Amino acid sequence: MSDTKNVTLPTIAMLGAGSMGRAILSGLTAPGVTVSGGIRVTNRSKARAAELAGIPGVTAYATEHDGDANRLAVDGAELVIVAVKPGMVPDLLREIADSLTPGAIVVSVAAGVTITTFESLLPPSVVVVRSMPNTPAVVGKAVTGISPGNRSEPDDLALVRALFETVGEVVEVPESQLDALSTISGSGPAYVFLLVEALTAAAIEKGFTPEQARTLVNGTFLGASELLVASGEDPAELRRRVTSPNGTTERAIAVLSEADLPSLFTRATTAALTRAQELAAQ
Ligand SMILES: NC(=O)C1=CN([C@@H]2O[C@H](COP(=O)(O)OP(=O)(O)OC[C@H]3O[C@@H](n4cnc5c(N)ncnc54)[C@H](OP(=O)(O)O)[C@@H]3O)[C@@H](O)[C@H]2O)C=CC1
Ligand SMILES: O=C(O)[C@@H]1CCC=N1
Repeated sequence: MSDTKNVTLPTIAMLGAGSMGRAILSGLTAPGVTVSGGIRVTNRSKARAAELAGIPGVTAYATEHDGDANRLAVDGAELVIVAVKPGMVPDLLREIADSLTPGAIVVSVAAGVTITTFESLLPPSVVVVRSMPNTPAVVGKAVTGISPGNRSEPDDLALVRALFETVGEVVEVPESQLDALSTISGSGPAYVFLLVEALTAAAIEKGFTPEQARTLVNGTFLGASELLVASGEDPAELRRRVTSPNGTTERAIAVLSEADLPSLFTRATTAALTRAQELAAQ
């Protein structure tokens, strides 16, 4: 979890409790966080709702059990987090529009879906803020981008910042940069896990047991990340210190450089950006 600090948030409705919704929920239910009025969470399946109902301070609703679940959850909520799949957002907004409390802040985490789409489907009495968190929220280490909507005041944005600070760091950007931010930090954990998978496979190929490989690789990623952050040094300089002239690392880096990683990551993030634009057009 992030460093415990006391924060009080108003009544929250979280619509959608999948990977991202539950990651945010872990911050909202952490020590030091008080949600006055409680947290209402909705999900499609009854099984997931039953699991969530066991969390202190959480009231869970299943849409497959109660067709009014989302409307009930948002009624009286001051912060409404929309955490369903992007393609489901328009129908969900139409469903809840008349049940929202005037002055409520609707916070989107949906990739691609624009503030204009939200504002066009919701009454003018509510405020929209768009965000892009990431799954390290589960351990209080998220990086979340937030962008103000056309009707949001500085106090609204400050409240959304406080919401996401329960799960990590927050960066404010204009909406025009939020899809780009998503290709870096929203999707970024997946890139890191892909590298972990590949290095683990190489360790097993070298004869280590899966458990040993996990210890070696996970420890190396954690140690290198902490060194990077704690030292504040340039990653290229830290890499240089590992790479003894004419040593073993130099040979490995020469092979990895054949892949032209900067160009590969530019292409990968551009592909993600294109997909965000497709989601916006849905
Ligand atoms: N995963 C990530 O790393 C990130 C995701 N996001 C965004 O978060 C959103 C959710 O993604 P993610 O959590 O990965 O997706 P999931 O599929 O894991 O979660 C979506 C959840 O919505 C529930 N759901 C479906 N229909 C409804 C409904 N009508 N009302 C309420 N809940 C419903 C689903 O229930 P059930 O499972 O029972 O069908 C499911 O739990 C997306 O918009 C995505 O772009 C943003 C940043 C990062
Ligand atoms: O893959 C996705 O669409 C979401 C948004 C960023 C991370 N996961």
